[in-house]
Amino acid sequence: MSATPRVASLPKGTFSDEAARYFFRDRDVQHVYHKLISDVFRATEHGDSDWSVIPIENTIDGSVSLHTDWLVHEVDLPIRAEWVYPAVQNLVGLRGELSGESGDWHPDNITKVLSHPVAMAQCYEFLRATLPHAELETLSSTSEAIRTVSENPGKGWAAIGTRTAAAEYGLDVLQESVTDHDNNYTRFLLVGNREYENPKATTHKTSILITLPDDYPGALHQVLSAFAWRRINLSKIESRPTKKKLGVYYFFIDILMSMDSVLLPAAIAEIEAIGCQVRVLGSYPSLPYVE
Ligand SMILES: O=C(O)C(=O)C[C@]1(C(=O)O)C=C[C@@H](O)C=C1
Repeated sequence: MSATPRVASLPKGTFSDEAARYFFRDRDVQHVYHKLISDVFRATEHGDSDWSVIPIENTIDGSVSLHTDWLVHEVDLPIRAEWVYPAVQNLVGLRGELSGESGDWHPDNITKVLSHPVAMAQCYEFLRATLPHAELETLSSTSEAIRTVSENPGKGWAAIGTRTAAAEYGLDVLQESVTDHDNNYTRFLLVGNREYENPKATTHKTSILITLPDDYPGALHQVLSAFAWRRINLSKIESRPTKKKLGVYYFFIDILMSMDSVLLPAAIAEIEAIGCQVRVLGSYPSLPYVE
């Protein structure tokens, strides 16, 4: 009998944990938690887990560059699936401690707000308008922030994070949905050496990394035209430093097509023929959001 597959993510009650549960809904997997995202990556790189769940992009804060760089420079793990999740951030704390006589929490009673830096960035307007006097502290995840608040009663601390973590650590949701924009979506990747299939997927994507040849005028233009004349749709193109030399970049490109199609391998062959290096980071299903 084969062992239960393992999936690594940030701790219980984080958005990453919620995404991991979505990827493996109705499936028998063991969820393994790590405090740091670097350990989430390493768990699968070292073979202790079969997959890792990584937040890669957010509608408000943009790409999580650190995580993109890890995928490219630190580990060699194929992308197996993606899921875009409407993350709802909540202000969480002990209502009793933060309330006045009316029984409602009062902003003046909150001295400090803790959260993950990306979650904090999604709520800056709310924090500036409602809690301008509160100190802000960033931690390794939203659930770590909620746990820290639960372990420090009486100090006027609150956190930003999930409803699940608030329940897990016995805190109250003081205010629901404190994100500055309604369309706060986070894109999560499932990466790992083990195959993953999901019949619910509606679209397939391929992510590639392109390094342009030195001193080749118009190289990026030629790369883009290899996709354009085949009418291949791109959903993202981003340049990141190669970390080797100042001013030298690679291009991270997401394509709305599977590598199984005839067109995409032909476009990649054409791009390689002009001297570009192409690394396929994964060809994978994109899962729809279903409650
Ligand atoms: O701390 C968490 O809950 C995470 O899963 C991390 C993370 C991120 O790194 O982007 C994921 C999504 C949220 O929007 C904020 C934080």
